[in-house]
Amino acid sequence: MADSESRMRTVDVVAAVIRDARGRVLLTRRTEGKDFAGRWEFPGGKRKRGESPEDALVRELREELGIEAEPGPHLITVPQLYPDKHLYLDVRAVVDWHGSPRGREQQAMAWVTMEKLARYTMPPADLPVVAALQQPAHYLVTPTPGEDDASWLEALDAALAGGVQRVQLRAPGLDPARWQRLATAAAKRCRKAGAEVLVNGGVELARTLASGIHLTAAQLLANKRRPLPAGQRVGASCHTLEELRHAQAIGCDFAVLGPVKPTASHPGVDGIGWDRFASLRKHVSLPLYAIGGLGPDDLAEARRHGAQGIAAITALWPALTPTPLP
Ligand SMILES: Nc1nc2c([nH]c(=O)n2[C@@H]2O[C@H](COP(=O)(O)OP(=O)(O)OP(=O)(O)O)[C@@H](O)[C@H]2O)c(=O)[nH]1
Repeated sequence: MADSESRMRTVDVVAAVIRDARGRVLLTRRTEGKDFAGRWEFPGGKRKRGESPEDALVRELREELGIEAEPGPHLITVPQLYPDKHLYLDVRAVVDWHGSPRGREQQAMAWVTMEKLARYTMPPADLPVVAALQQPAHYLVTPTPGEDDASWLEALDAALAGGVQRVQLRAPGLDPARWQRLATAAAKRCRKAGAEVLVNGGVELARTLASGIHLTAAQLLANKRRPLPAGQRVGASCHTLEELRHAQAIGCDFAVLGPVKPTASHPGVDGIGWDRFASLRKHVSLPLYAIGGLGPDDLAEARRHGAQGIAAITALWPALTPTPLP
């Protein structure tokens, strides 16, 4: 950590995703004199010394909006480095409250549908929160097929039936003609199941299939701009801060960061661990999937360290681990 960073204060903030019966989310606007004045945010505020996150949230929502709220499940905690502080933004869902919210501190308010959330300019720490609300928590990375393409496609079908909604088609070393045929069939199945599909590596194949692309770390650094237009997803694999910053600079939609734990697919490589994951996460506001020896059971811990979710081959591929998603 740079010396100036180590001297900065740490600020713990709790915020609420308050939803109405129509599923809209309540945003409030930061007032003049505050940092990020004019930007929209999730209502909430700083935790006082000795106060639990739940108590802080109840107090803040009472003070700011005049409602009595019941804090619901934890959504995500985003560690974020701001110019003057280390922020930990702990976000809870709130579906039960009494009273009618009004801006008691003269702040503007808006009930916003999920589709329109991204149109509201928010502080950097809120971008992973919005992604956690809108995008899948699990990212399946396919294993390289063995001899039999049919059983690989069957396993993909089973993963999709189990609830996977974002898939990276990856098969390093496979004969290109075979891969093109197989990826075409796989992309069709993903689309039919309503899942998003990204092709690892091949920009041309991604264009042919009209899908998204997942950049390897080397490809990421070689790209000076997004290889596909907005509307087609671009993801990237990252291991270092330089790669994460580059992914953010060229406008990737998300990145995959790891390995968090040691994995069978990369023997001899140590995991970076959750603390390192969170400290890298602080420097960018991209949605990040954690990868490396993780499965659906690690989702809550991943979210506590600022991850959008988990990416996995083994734990999400039914032929390897036959567990449906929670
Ligand atoms: N409440 C809230 N704060 C957020 C969000 N996102 C985000 O980056 N923050 C940051 O968290 C910090 C908490 O701000 P705050 O509103 O409680 O406090 P403040 O310093 O602006 O004013 P205050 O000292 O008068 O309470 C600010 O640095 C703010 O920019 C969010 O969605 N909600």
